[in-house]
Amino acid sequence: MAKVIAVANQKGGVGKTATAISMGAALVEKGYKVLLVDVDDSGNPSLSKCLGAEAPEASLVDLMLMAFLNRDISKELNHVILTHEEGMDFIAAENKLAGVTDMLSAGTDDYEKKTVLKRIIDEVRKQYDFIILDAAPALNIMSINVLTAADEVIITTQPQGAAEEGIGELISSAGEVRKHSNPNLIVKGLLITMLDARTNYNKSKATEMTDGYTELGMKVFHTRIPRAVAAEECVEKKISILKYDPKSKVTAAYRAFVDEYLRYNK
Ligand SMILES: Nc1ncnc2c1ncn2[C@@H]1O[C@H](COP(=O)(O)OP(=O)(O)OP(=O)(O)O)[C@@H](O)[C@H]1O
Repeated sequence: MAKVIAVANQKGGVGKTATAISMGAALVEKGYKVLLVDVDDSGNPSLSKCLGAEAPEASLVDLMLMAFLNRDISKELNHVILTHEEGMDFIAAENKLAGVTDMLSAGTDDYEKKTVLKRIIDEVRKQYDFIILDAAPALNIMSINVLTAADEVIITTQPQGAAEEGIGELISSAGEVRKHSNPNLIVKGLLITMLDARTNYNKSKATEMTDGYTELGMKVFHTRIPRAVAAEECVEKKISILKYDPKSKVTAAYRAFVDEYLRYNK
């Protein structure tokens, strides 16, 4: 039965997609069965693009519409679940996902509209060890669906003040979701990404964030993901950084992060 992980932060450009893909690829290397789901409704489904599914024949949009209408999605899943060359399965999104968010917002049954994604995830849960949801940098009914479908959240952040604002917002959204639609949701921990160890500001901000959030009782992963150009280049190649540059320090960091995550999960 899969563990469902949301990778989230209510600020954009903080390494959510890079983390979802790299974590997925590193788990596959270890022999786990992984499903990635692009739940980015901001008009930029970057996980889908990074995995080479710019114009999928069928996508999360179709599944969400069917689930919203309480239709049987079991047959549609076969068309929608794609397999990447590195072995992880994924469900792509499209720009049209924003329309689904509008439709959900207009829904009248509060619990029903928050649990549409959960109904989809529950249908595929048995087939995977890990399901990773890549959320949009937003607080709306779609992000509530993400937090409702998840067992746990990993918050990614750059060591910068702006990214930090999104952490507080996400923690308070998780609290709301626990009250109303997912009492078991856990904030698993904070992962510092795109750390530029050459700048003193970045280094001291990373230390400050680690100390501050640890003091508040939150797990801050010891592994920090460094900034490197290879992590940007792999996007064009439609493969993960692990495959694009196996010797990159970012690859080593994501593998170490997955080891740390799995140890912490025991
Ligand atoms: N470790 C890294 N080093 C250098 N660049 C990185 C690294 N991780 C991600 N990037 C780049 O930073 C940008 C933002 O990363 P990413 O798309 O993963 O963030 P995001 O939080 O998912 O963004 P959004 O909220 O807009 O979906 C991308 O161009 C990505 O290629």
